[in-house]
Amino acid sequence: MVAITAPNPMEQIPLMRCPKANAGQQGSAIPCVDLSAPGAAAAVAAACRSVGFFRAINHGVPACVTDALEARAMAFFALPTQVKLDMSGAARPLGYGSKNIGSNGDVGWLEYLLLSLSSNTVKIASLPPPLRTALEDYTAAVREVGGRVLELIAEGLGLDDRGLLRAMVVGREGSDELVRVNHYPPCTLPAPGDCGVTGFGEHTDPQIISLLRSNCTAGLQIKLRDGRWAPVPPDPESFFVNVGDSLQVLTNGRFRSVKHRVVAPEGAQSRLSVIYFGGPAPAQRIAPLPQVMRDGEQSLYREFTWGEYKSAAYKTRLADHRLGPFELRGNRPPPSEQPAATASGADPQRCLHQQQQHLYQCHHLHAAAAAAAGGSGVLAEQPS
Ligand SMILES: O=C(O)CCC(=O)C(=O)O
Ligand SMILES: [Fe+2]
Repeated sequence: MVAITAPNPMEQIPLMRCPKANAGQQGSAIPCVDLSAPGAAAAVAAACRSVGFFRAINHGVPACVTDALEARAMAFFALPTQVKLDMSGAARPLGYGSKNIGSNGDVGWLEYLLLSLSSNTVKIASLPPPLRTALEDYTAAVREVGGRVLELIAEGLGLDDRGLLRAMVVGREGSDELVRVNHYPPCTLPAPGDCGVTGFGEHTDPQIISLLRSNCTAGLQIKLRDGRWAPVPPDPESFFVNVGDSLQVLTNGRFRSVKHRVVAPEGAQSRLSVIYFGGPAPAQRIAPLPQVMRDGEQSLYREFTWGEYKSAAYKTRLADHRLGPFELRGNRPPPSEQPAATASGADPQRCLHQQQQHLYQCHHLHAAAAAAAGGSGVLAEQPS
C-alpha cells in the first residue's frame, strides 16, 4: 500500500533568486520625489515613465498615524490564529489570510488582512475597534496623498483637467479602495546560497496606483526596465508609489506598471507593510485618455471596465501577465517620448541624506525592538 500525504503548504512556498545587496545601486535606482517641491509634477511623471515606482517624501501624513496603525496591526497579528479568523473571517478574498494569496495557488511566507473601504469605513464589523480606528485614520490620510499624486500625474501628463484621475478614485461614490496589511514573520525555512524564501510573489498591482508604507524591515524588490531586481531600502517615513495596470492603460503605455515582490525576512524582525490600492468604481471605463493620445495614435488595449479587469485578475496567478488578454497586439506603441522633465523635484543629496538617517534610525529601532518582539511564530500555528 502506498501512503499519500497531503503536501505541506510550507514546503510549497517557492524560493527566489535574490539580487546581491549593493547599497549604492539600490539608492540610485529608485526615484525620490518631494511632493511639496515646485517640480513635483514633472518628477512624478518622469518616475512613472522610467521606473513605474518612486519614493514620496514630504507627503504630509503625520508619523503618529502610521505608527498607531503599525502598533495596532502588530498586536492583531500576535493574536492566536483562530481569534484572527473569528475577528475578520477567512480571506475570500477579503479578510484574514495566511500563506495562501488569492485562490489560484499562490503561496508566500506571510499573513495578511485585506479590507475594502467605502466612505472610509472598514466593512468588517468584528475587527478590534482600536485597529479599525487606526485603519480608518490611516486610510483617510493616505487617500489624500494618493489624490495629490494623481493630480501631479495629471499635471505631468499635461491634462487640462488636473482633477480627472483623482476624481476616479478619491471621494467618488462606489470607487474601489482596498487596504492590505501584510505581516512577514522572520523566516525559518532554509534557503540555499543566493536565494530567499518568497514572501509575496512577483506581480503588478491591477489598480490605478498603490501607496505602500512599511516598517524598518527590508524585503520589497522592484523589477527595473533592464530586467534586474532592485531591493527597495525600507523607509518608514516615506510612501512608495506603484503605477498600476489601469494607469498603464489610461496612459496608453506611457507609464508602465512595475513588477514587484517581497522576500521573507531572514533576520529577527518581522516586516509589516500597509498598502492602499486606489481603484475606480467597477463601471469605470479603462481606456487611454484622449488627451494623452497623439494624432493617429492607436490604443494598445481593447476597452474594458475596472470591474471586468478586476474579476479577470482574480482568476489569474500573481505572476501572470494580466493585461495580456486585453492587449491589441497589432497596434503600434506610442512614439517614444522624452520624459516630461528630468528634474527630480527632490534634491538627490537631500534624499540620500534622509535615507541614510532613516537607515540609522531603523538600525536603532531594530536593536531596541529585538528583545521584545522575538518573532510571533504565527505561521507555524496555521491550520494547513
Ligand atoms: O508587502 C509588501 O511589501 C508588498 C506587497 C504587495 O505588493 C501587495 O500586497 O500588493
Ligand atoms: Fe503589490
